[in-house]
Amino acid sequence: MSPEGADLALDQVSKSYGQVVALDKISFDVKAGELFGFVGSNGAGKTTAMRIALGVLAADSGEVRFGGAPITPRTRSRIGYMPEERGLYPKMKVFDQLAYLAELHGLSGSDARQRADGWIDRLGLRQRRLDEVQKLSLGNQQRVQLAAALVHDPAVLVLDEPFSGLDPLAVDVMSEVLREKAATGVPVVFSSHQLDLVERLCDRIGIIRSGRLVACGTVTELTADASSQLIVSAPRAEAGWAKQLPGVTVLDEDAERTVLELDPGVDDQEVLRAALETGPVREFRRRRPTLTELFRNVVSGGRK
Ligand SMILES: Nc1ncnc2c1ncn2[C@@H]1O[C@H](COP(=O)(O)OP(=O)(O)OP(=O)(O)O)[C@@H](O)[C@H]1O
Repeated sequence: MSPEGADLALDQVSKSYGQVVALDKISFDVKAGELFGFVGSNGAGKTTAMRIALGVLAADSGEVRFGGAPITPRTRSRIGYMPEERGLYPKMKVFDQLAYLAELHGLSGSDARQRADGWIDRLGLRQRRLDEVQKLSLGNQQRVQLAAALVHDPAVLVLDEPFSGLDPLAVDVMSEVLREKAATGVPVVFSSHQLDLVERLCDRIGIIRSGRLVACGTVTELTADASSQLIVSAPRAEAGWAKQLPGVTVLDEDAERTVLELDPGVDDQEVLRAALETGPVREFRRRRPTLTELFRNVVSGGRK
């Protein structure tokens, strides 16, 4: 029985390259059936963490587990990996490449060819089936790379920036395939700088900064936690009505609405009382930051 339906976990993983600490005791898990987005600035440590998860790079300390047990060569072969430096054979034809990779993973010749063709169709590569990989556009090469990660029906998917450089249609296809794969009980983790996409697609998100995981959770959890902005509509209030409130910064103000940022510990009900003193209050609600705003806040050191 394959270990499908198992979690992938990184536990206290550290890695340095000489003086550079790339990962500093990083821990997170990707649950079976979950789509996990891994985000962070350039050089934050995403590729290093993914390469360690895959086992192509050794950690200095810590452990990677799959289904609760340390990764072995056998479980490693059940991981589908899409590296950042796309690792295809440039002169091989798309179909031959995929069938070859499937055979390398132990499939029989006919199964391998069938799988290769299945993914070629699924990823819209039928017209390119007999083209050399090096002659494909970058986006199509990426589709082949995804097919290569999937052709052996992996039990875990680890993808390094799979969306970079894709056109909107290819983004849709990639998103659908990842969702479908997760729905079969496979943990799927991918890194990306496209935060709107990550926000839309992922069940949970990990934000890494300088080799440390500084936030992890669902978008709702992360943004609720960071939600310190208020939107207030008090139509009879005079301009600047909120300026003197202690611990409150006016971010934006027009005739309709005022957007306020509250310092930690400030009671929003105090703000409501102040607003009511100006007349009727038509709208009063917390504004959740987008993932992009949260990310900026977290990586610029606003929050540990
Ligand atoms: N082979 C290496 N030798 C020395 N330093 C390295 C090596 N690989 C990575 N690093 C360093 O480790 C840190 C983490 O790099 P990593 O590639 O994991 O970041 P990343 O989050 O994937 O970045 P990006 O978003 O730019 O792809 C960086 O400071 C990088 O310069």
